[in-house]
Amino acid sequence: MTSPLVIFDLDGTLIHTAPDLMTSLNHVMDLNGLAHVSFDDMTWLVGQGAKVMIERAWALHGHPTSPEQLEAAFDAFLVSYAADMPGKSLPYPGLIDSLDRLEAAGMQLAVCTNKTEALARKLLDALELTERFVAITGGDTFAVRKPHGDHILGTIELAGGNAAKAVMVGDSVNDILAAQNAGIPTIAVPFGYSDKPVASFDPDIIIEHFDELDAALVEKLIAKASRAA
Ligand SMILES: O=C(O)COP(=O)(O)O
Ligand SMILES: [Mg+2]
Repeated sequence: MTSPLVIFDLDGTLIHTAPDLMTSLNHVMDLNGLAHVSFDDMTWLVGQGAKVMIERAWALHGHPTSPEQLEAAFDAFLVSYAADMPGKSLPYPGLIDSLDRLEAAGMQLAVCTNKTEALARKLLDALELTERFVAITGGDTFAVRKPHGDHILGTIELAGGNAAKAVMVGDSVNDILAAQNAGIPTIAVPFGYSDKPVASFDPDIIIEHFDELDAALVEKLIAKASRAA
């Protein structure tokens, strides 16, 4: 029988990465003579991958980007961000215990992020977390990415899972929409980088802390979804 699969978003869900993302983004802003972004700005900037983050940061300061400028800025960002991993980035409180509980209950774990797959793997390697996940997919792994449901369905397939026994945990509208598009239950975390309250995305449940995430909750959401199907 297929094990239940718990799929996690990365930035703002598994790992608090915004300080490092912001440092590298502001380095790129410096290179281009633009004002820095603030931590509050990051709640709107993060979630669609680094290229969109840069594009939005420039737009915030009234500077449209040409495709060439964007490519150059993206390259500079990648060099800076990859150079200092894991930097200040840390798993959210209670995460590791929660992963231990889920694994002990026979559940499998996966990552579905809009970060590039290479950056996601590098960060998870630096935090010694890679081995926990049966699949790690990024914003460039497939032809589409979150909020497209196929990013989630492709992750489930790579993990050898079954969409009827999978749940998604995320902090942004993309995560919840992607899971809704894929037809799987959603767990939202309010401690990540969303500029809108996570309740407005209509997740199946909101957890304030990873202490609340255990096999019983995952089983309950899967059972509820199967009754609704
Ligand atoms: O880095 C981003 O913009 C998105 O990353 P996430 O999908 O892991 O939140
Ligand atoms: Mg996120």
